[in-house]
Amino acid sequence: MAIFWNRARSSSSPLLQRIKRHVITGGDYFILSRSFTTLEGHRPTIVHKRSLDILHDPWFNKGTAFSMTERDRLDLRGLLPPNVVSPDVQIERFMVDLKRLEVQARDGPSDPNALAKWRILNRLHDRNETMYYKVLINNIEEYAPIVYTPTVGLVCQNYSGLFRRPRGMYFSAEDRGEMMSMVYNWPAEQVDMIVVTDGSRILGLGDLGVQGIGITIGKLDLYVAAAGINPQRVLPVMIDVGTNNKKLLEDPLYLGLQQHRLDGDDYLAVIDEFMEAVFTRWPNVIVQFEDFQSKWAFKLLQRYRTTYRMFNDDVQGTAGVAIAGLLGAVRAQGRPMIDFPKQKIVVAGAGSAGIGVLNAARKTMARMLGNNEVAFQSAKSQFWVVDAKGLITEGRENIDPDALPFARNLKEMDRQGLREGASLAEVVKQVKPDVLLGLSAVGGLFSNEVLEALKDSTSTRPAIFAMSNPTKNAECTPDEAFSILGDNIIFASGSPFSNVDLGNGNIGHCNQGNNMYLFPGIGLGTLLSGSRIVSDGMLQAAAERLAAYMSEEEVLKGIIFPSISRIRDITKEIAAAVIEEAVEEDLAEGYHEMDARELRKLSRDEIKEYVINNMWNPEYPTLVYRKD
Ligand SMILES: NC(=O)C1=CN([C@@H]2O[C@H](COP(=O)(O)OP(=O)(O)OC[C@H]3O[C@@H](n4cnc5c(N)ncnc54)[C@H](O)[C@@H]3O)[C@@H](O)[C@H]2O)C=CC1
Ligand SMILES: CC(=O)C(=O)O
Ligand SMILES: [Mg+2]
Repeated sequence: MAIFWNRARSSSSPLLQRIKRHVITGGDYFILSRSFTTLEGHRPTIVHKRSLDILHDPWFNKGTAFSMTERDRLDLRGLLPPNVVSPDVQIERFMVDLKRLEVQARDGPSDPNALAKWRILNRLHDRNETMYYKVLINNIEEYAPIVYTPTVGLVCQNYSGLFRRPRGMYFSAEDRGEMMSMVYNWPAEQVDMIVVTDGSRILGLGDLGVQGIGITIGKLDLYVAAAGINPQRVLPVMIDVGTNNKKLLEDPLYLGLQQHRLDGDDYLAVIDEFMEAVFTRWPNVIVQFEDFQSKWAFKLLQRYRTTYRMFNDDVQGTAGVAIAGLLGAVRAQGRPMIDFPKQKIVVAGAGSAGIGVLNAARKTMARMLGNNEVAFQSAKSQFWVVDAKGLITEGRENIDPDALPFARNLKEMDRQGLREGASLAEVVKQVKPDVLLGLSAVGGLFSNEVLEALKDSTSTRPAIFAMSNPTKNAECTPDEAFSILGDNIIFASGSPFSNVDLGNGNIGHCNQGNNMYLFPGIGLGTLLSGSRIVSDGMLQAAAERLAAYMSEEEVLKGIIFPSISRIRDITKEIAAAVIEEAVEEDLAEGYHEMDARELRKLSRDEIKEYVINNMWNPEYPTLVYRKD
C-alpha cells in the first residue's frame, strides 16, 4: 500500500511550504519524509524505536529539524515545538549560544571560557550527534582546542564534577572474567574504531585514573571530524585498573576504583581479556592505545601489534608527525630532505613519545644513508637525549632499556665537554644543535638560559619543537622562542598557540605539531585497506605523505604543518598513503564491496576517491521505522 499527500501547514517558515512530503507505507515499516534535510539518492536509515526514545538517542535525533511527516510516523507530534527548523537554522541558533562566550575568548589557548564552551558542545553531543559534528567540522580550527588539547586536559582533571551522561565503555579490574559478555552491552553491531586508555598518563597531566576517558572521547571526535568515521561506529574505552594518584585515591567524589594500579601479570591479564573481548565481538575493529604510561606503552605494543589491528598513538603517531616536522625544518633551511641525517638533534624527554620519535628519526636517517647496519649505527650519533636525570649516557645506572640505544658514549661525551646527567642548558651549549625537541611534559623547560644557548646553533634556521601538552606543559611559548632567538627559527608546539607578531611587519609562525595530523588517517587507511595489522611501512608512508603535503613556498615561510582547517583533506591523503602501502605489502584484504583484488587495481587518484566516498558526512538521514 502506498499513500501520497501534500499538506499545507500554516507556518511562518516559507521554506516549509516548499517541502514536498510523501509517506510510503509498506510491509511492517514506513519510509518517512524525504525532505530538504535529506540528500536525494541516500538510503534511509532503519530505526527500531519511536517517540521519546528517538529524541533521547543522539545517533538519530534531529530535534526541531524533524519534518511533520517524520513526527507523525515516529510518534513525535506534540513532543517538539511546532516550528520545523532547517539544519542550518538549528546550527545558527546553537552558535548564538556558543558565541555568547566569545567576547573575552579571543586569546586562544588561555581562553577563560574554554570549559563553558566545552559544556555547551558536550550537551549538544549528548542530544544530537549529527548536529554536533556539523558544528565541529565547520569550525574545526576554533573548536578542536575545546574538544581536544588543551581543554580536554582540563575536562579530564575536572571529570567528577562535569560527569553527566556516560559515553563509551568502562572495563575495570573488577570485571575480570566478565568482559567477553559485557562487550555485548554496547548497542552498536559494528564498531570500526576504539580508542582506549588506562588513564595512567593523560597528556602531560599524569595519572588521572578513570577521568582519562575524556581523552579517548576527544580523539574519537577527531576520528569523526577529520577521518569521517561514522560516529555510531566509534567506541571510547577506559580500562580502570586503579590509580596511583594520591589525590584521587582520597577524593570522595572520584568515580573510579579507589585502589592502587594493578601491575605485572595482573595488569596484563586485564588488558589481554579486554583485547580478546572486543576482537571477538568486532573482529574488524581497530584499537588505538592512548596515553598509557611508557612502562606499558611499549610492552603492550610489542605484545599485540602482530596479532591485532592496533597501534599506539603516542609512540607511533607522534613519531610520524615529528618526522614530518623534522623534514619540514630541513626544507625550511633551504636544504633538501636528504640532508636530514646531518641534523644534530637534542631531545628532552625519553618516555613513550620521546623514544618513539627517536627510533623513527634514527630509522629515517638510516634509510637515507643506505639502509644498512652501518648507516643505522652511525645515525645514532646525531641524537643527544636528556631526561629528568639529565643527559643519558652509557654511565647511567639502571638505564631504561628503551633509552639504552641512545645512551651516549662517556669518552665521546668527555671530548664534547659533557658528562652523564649534564643539564639541558649544558647540552645545548656544547652541541649547538639544529633541533631542540621537547616531549618532557615539563612546562617552561626551554628556559631563557636554554634558548639563549640555542643562539649558538650551527643551523642557519634552528628548529624548536615544544611538543608537550596541554598548553601549560609546553616547553616554551612561541613568544619566548621568537623574542630570544629572533625571526629566523622554526617553531612548533603540541597544543595550539597564536602566531607571533614580530613587530617588523613579519609574523612568527606557530605550527601545531600534534599527532592529530596522522592518527585519523592511519585508522581510516587501515580500515579501508582491510589490513590485519598496522605495519611500520604503513606508518612510514603516512609520515612521508604528511611531510610532502606542505609546499616549498609554505616551508620557506616557516609553515611546516598545515592549518587544522585542512584536516579532512590531509586525513584523506594520509589514509590513501596507508592504503597504497598496505596494498604494496600485500596486507590489504579489502573492505565491504571493495575486495583485495579490486583494491589492487585502483590508481592513486581512485584510492583517494574511494577514501572520500567512505567518509561519513553530518547530514540527517531519512529515518525508517521497523519493529524489532
Ligand atoms: N604533540 C604531540 O603530538 C604529543 C605530545 N605528547 C606529550 O609529550 C609529553 C610526554 O609524553 P610521554 O613521553 O608519554 O610521557 P612520559 O612520562 O613517558 O615521559 C616523560 C619524559 O620526560 C622526562 N623528563 C621529566 N622531567 C624532565 C626534565 N626536567 N628534563 C628533561 N626530561 C624530563 C622523563 O624522564 C621522561 O623520560 C606529554 O606532555 C604529552 O602530552 C605525547 C604524545 C604526542
Ligand atoms: C597529543 C597526545 O597524544 C598527547 O599529548 O598525549
Ligand atoms: Mg596521547
